[in-house]
Amino acid sequence: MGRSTATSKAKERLIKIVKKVVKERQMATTDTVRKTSPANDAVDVLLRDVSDGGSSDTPSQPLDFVSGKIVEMMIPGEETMPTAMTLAVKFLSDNPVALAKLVEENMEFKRRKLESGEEYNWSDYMSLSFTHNVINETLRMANIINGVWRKALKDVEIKGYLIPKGWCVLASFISVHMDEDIYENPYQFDPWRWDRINGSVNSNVCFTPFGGGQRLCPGLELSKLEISIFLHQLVTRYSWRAEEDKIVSFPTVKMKRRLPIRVAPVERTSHIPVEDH
Ligand code: HEM
Repeated sequence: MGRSTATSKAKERLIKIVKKVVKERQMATTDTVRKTSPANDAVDVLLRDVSDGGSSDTPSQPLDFVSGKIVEMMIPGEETMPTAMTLAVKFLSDNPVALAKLVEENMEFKRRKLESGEEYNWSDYMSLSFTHNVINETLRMANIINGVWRKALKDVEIKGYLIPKGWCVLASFISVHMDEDIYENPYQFDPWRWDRINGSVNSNVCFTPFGGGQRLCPGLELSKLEISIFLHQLVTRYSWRAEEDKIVSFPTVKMKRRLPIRVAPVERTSHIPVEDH
């Protein structure tokens, strides 16, 4: 069986499973309850939208519409997210000073939350500046999507270069993320660089792990939030030891041995000292 046939069969099976879940959810609640109670997840939001009707693109087959949207959200995140998390663990395992700083920031934050009894919220997440630096640096070095192809539908001239109609162009993110004219010591995992850069890098052009323009990844914020939740739980509750492994960057980025790690729960009670950087 060809790879594309196997892939489309797998997708069909996935759609079937998702449809069943969406249908059960649809049957479990009435439209009125759905409209008045808070949405718990994307399925709730989509079901509420289709039951609201009204808009010009209201689908004639709501179940297919909602299931299709859920599958579209599952597939692009299915490989990218585990890869981003694995590489974050790899870079942190190799950089104990960065790891210690990350632990300190997250432990301090957890302690404050436990003391106040408040729940975690968006502004807490936004305040974790070193965690954001770690995520940016991971995405810069990981180059999970190393570039995107575009086809010229007509002759296009950019900065004096002609791209003839029908030609394809590779916008190579990895070339930009590893350009030493933009990033000093680009092969070094240095989360602190994002404090130094502080707006001096044009992030629309020089930092594009999620692409840009009309096709900008809609999972951008969700991805960063998921990575930060993963890192928060990992570093505040566990310690780990990673085995030797190698990053393979072609054709897609992955760890040769899937980065085996040994994880142990920890009871962290005090600050971990962080060296000056
Ligand atoms: C670290 C994780 C991720 C990375 C690095 C990433 C990267 C990208 C990039 C570079 C593109 C643009 C492709 C292009 O221009 O041709 C893209 C598109 C897309 N991404 Fe992500 N993505 C990530 C996670 C996710 C997640 C979690 C979701 C869904 C929840 C998602 C949904 C999508 C969708 C639907 C598109 C297509 C958008 C369109 O064509 O208009 N991505 N992603």
